[in-house]
Amino acid sequence: MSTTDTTTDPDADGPPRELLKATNVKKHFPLAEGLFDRLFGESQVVRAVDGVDLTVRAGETVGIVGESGSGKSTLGRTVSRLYEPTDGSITFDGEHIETHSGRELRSIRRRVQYVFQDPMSSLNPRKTVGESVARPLTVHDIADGEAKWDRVADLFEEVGLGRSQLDAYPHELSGGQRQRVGLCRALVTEPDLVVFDEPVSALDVTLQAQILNLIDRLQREFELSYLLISHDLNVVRQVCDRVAVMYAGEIVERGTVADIFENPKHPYTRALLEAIPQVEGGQRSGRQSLGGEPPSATTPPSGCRFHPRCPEFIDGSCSGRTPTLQSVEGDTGHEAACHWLDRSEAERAAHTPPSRAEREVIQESSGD
Ligand SMILES: Nc1ncnc2c1ncn2[C@@H]1O[C@H](COP(=O)(O)OP(=O)(O)OP(=O)(O)O)[C@@H](O)[C@H]1O
Repeated sequence: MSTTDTTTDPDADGPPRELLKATNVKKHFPLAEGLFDRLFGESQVVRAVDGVDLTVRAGETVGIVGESGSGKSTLGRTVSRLYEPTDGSITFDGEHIETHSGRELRSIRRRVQYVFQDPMSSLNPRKTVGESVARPLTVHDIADGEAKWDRVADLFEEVGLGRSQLDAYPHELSGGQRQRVGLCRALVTEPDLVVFDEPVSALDVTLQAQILNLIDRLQREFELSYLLISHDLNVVRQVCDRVAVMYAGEIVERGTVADIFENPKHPYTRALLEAIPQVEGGQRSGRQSLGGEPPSATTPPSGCRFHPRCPEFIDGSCSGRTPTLQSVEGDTGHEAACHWLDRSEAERAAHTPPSRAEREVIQESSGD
């Protein structure tokens, strides 16, 4: 889904404009308090997103990858303002939206749409899919009566559904058809940005390809920008221009698809790539899991949050290939991704490196 076309950008000589820009965004969830917390006044939080910078430019597709629980969905929901951020700044088309509420927030919701993994969760089972797709047109006061239904019917045809399916109920449609309805519902308000949360993970490989091709065509046709959340690196490689790799609420590496897939710098990115299942004859081989467990989102490790599982972290330091963080913004940039190396000796000593036995398990599972 590459786009080098800058003709829609007012500053056609420069890079496409920044549509969405998140800076140091955090989303922490309070943990249910137990008796101890109530008595001693200590409350813990889940640091689902913990200081993330992210930019999506007009016309591009940015992917967010990472294991389950790394914070991808929470990040997507926070930057699209389904969630209120705990901290940080979010601008959309130059306007600060991090504290928007009421009418201002509704206006942003019209321009930023979220497509859920399971379209059933966003479709009312008691309403026809046509009614569900038409609803945002009423909510946002965009169209009514015949004009509303014409618009919905046109969109159904655009995504390969028949007009006859307007009257179907969600349970009467296949998974692929429901995902197409989900796309219609997202596109009906003519958004600028669509956030896809695992858009094809519930579909088989053939259907995945059809939906991804459709998403690609719609992007060009409607001049859309996409943020695509997926644990599936095959999907991300296929459709994204740039990729951010998330681990334990942070982005550990980012770059173009070529940077990430051909020259990954961070050991976590390398481990993720080694765990990609291969597709042969339309069938996927089983996914290998990374060694070790993701850390607690309540008390994440200090320094590089990956270091307790990192095959390159041995005896308090990285074993050679020092990773660098690649900047999305194109300054080839160079903050050390392994923040652990920036820590003082005392801080490192306070943290127990993985035992020899743990290292062997990690190395075995990463194929080193
Ligand atoms: N509403 C919530 N309340 C408390 N904790 C939450 C909430 N939503 C998410 N979390 C926690 O935040 C962390 C990140 O979750 P999130 O769903 O964003 O990760 P993810 O990478 O999208 O994972 P998955 O692919 O499994 O959806 C997890 O530890 C999760 O349990």
